[in-house]
Amino acid sequence: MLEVSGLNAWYDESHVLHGMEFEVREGECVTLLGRNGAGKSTTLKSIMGLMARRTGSIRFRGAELIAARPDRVGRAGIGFCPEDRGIFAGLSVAENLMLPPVVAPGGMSIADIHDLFPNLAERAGSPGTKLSGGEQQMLAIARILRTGAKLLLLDEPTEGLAPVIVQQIGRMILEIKRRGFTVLLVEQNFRFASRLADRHYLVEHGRVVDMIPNHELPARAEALHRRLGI
Ligand SMILES: Nc1ncnc2c1ncn2[C@@H]1O[C@H](COP(=O)(O)OP(=O)(O)OP(=O)(O)O)[C@@H](O)[C@H]1O
Repeated sequence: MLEVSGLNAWYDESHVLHGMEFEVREGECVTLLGRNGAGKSTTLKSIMGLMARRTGSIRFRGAELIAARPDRVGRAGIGFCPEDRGIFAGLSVAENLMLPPVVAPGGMSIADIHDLFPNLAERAGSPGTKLSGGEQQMLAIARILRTGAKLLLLDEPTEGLAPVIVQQIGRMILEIKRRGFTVLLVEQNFRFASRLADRHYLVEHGRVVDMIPNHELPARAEALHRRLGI
């Protein structure tokens, strides 16, 4: 579904991605694991067309997106949930939900979304900023399920959240996957990632250095912990 190869990206003169290579197949949940600053968020931003300078290839369902602007990437069917969650403070939960344009048929209805995220139904009239961190994260994910995007890029959805909320988010991501969405997840929470993902790519210094199928994770956990510095 998504094939990234030879991906390089720069912030001005600073070269941060050095030939990223990985793929995500339809229906999979795949993680990018790595230390702070390894280049995981920059990889998602590059896919979304948000890095001004990038080279290489990003193919999505056969179409080349390396030079595509964010609106075209969105219309191709890729939804992005950034690390800061991007909830609009002045808008209610319901308004935030309706904000991203529908890009393709097959997105979830508001009724389905409320079914999956009951908290959001209860808080439909509340302003975005009155939500807890966990509710904001759920809203940020819910918002892209409506659009018809089929590949979801989630940047550290568990960051700063209490363990019980992390578990809830995990159950939701599994349900989303069960409903046919494909997920590319950036995570530092190794244990969380292992409950959801089919495969993991280890990112170091702007490149993929290893691919670990989830079933091999227990045997390799110790070495991975060392490499991730956790
Ligand atoms: N806006 C920016 N301008 C300049 N350099 C940046 C910017 N954002 C990130 N960087 C640098 O790019 C490199 C990769 O950062 P990136 O955010 O992609 O890492 P990451 O693996 O997602 O880690 P983190 O979990 O800290 O976000 C780091 O060296 C970082 O300092």
